[in-house]
Amino acid sequence: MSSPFANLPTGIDGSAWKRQALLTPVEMGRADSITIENGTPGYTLMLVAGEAVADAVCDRFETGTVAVLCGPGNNGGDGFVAAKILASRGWSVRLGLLGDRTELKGDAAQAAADWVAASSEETVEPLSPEILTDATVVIDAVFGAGLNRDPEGSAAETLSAIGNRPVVAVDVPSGLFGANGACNRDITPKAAVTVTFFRGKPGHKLLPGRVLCGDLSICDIGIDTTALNVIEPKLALNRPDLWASALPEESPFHHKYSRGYLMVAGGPEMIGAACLATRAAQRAGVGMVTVAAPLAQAPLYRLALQSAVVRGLKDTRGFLDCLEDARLTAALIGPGLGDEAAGSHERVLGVLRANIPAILDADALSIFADSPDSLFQHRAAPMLLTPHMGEFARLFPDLSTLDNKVEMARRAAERSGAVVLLKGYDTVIADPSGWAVVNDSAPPTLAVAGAGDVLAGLAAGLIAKGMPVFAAACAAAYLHGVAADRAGSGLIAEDLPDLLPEAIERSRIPRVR
Ligand SMILES: NC(=O)C1=CN([C@@H]2O[C@H](COP(=O)(O)OP(=O)(O)OC[C@H]3O[C@@H](n4cnc5c(N)ncnc54)[C@H](OP(=O)(O)O)[C@@H]3O)[C@@H](O)[C@H]2O)[C@H](O)CC1
Ligand SMILES: [K+]
Repeated sequence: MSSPFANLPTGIDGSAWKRQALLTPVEMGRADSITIENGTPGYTLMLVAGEAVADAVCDRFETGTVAVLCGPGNNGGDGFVAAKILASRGWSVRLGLLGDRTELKGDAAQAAADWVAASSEETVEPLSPEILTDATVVIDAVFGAGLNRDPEGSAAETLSAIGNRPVVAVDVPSGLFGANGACNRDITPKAAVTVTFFRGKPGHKLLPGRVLCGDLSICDIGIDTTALNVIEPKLALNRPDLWASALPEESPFHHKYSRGYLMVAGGPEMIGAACLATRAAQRAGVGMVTVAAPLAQAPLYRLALQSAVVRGLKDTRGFLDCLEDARLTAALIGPGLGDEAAGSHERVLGVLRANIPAILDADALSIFADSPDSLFQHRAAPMLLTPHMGEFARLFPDLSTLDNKVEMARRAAERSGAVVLLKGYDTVIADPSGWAVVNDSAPPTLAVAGAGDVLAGLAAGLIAKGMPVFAAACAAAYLHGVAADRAGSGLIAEDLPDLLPEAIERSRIPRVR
């Protein structure tokens, strides 16, 4: 058997992957069980978890009245522990339980018994909106990793009555499915802070769940990290420590071609798209970009891009000849290609046959809506596809209806043999063997025309400089977000390329957020 994480994509650091892993509720359950088998009692974990929740309340809010909403499983158990600690710290506590206390089991039953024993009167009320009266803070411990259907009845009624009261959610806001971030937004509360344990879950980072979690606080409760070697989680949060060691280094012995030589296909109409992509690749540090442009538009490209070589090409034959330059290290096609232009299919297939890494974006994907397999069959070298959800649905209509964005990207990568970067506020990048990351660095202002062209150009630039494709795609998504954050409000895509060098340099020192 190979050692754990030995099959990670090239350029991805195994220790960082373990730090940044996102665990599904099932995987988290396994980590729990392994820790318990190794000698830590489950109740010890619950006591530490409940204390972390109580600390989160005390750190953020003035002492007051807390409503603790408890469910029938161990999430509720954490709530009982937190309630007891907060009462001992001077908080006035009201606790509501979904179901009957006598039906609680295991650690949750123990936590409830400890809470009752420490209280002088009957302090377990039925869960109802009444519990919320006078609350200055709400602890949501109704459902966590064990949620298996949408909340109904008094749970749904109480959760939706929380309104604008500040919420500290235990593990996840109740109603949010940890595996995929799905939730009924009419019921699931929006937390100020979500306290989770050991590692984050996909649902903390995927939409819509992510926006309901507030600040995510990941607490160490004593889960055995060696459990990760057994579980080998295949999803991680995109952070520089994953790929910083694979960022291309500069060398005094390079010349402009050996610093990366990228060909960018320029289309006849949306000239700005290929220009933005070219600029991003240049700012990623490639030594040379050739823009293969239609003859008529070549002067416009030349005016916009003094430092790129613009080849004015009469026809598709000229384009294919251009690809025969043996010095090329990658090619990008799609931004501004146009879905009507003659020869577009042949050009995309030419790029795929060229035996250099290919980056396909925008129209290069959409024009294969009727024959996606022909796109995948012609791949001669590593390939990166960078669709937004609309383009994805054209190429992978059956996958676009899955209820999990990570699975969509994974299955598309498996089918196409490409690395797939599925864009959005919660961009997912997957490789064909199932490794995937979720990116959370992009601000909402990145939803702007031209930003995708910059992302494709940045990824292409890093790949042209020799960065392995999956690592480069992860780096590009992250750095694109960092640059956008720097640009602030009023961002236009033209702002981004010039902000990339600083973002790249800062990420060379691994930073764990
Ligand atoms: N290492 C850790 O992360 C630790 C986590 N802890 C906490 O434990 C929970 C997970 O506990 P679990 O008991 O597995 O699950 P829940 O408490 O989330 O919920 C399970 C119970 O809820 C019922 N359920 C599920 N969905 C619904 C629903 N929509 N309506 C009503 N009831 C629902 C389910 O009942 P069934 O009818 O399906 O049988 C269960 O009774 C984790 O999130 C952490 O908070 C530990 O405390 C420490 C270690
Ligand atoms: K919860």
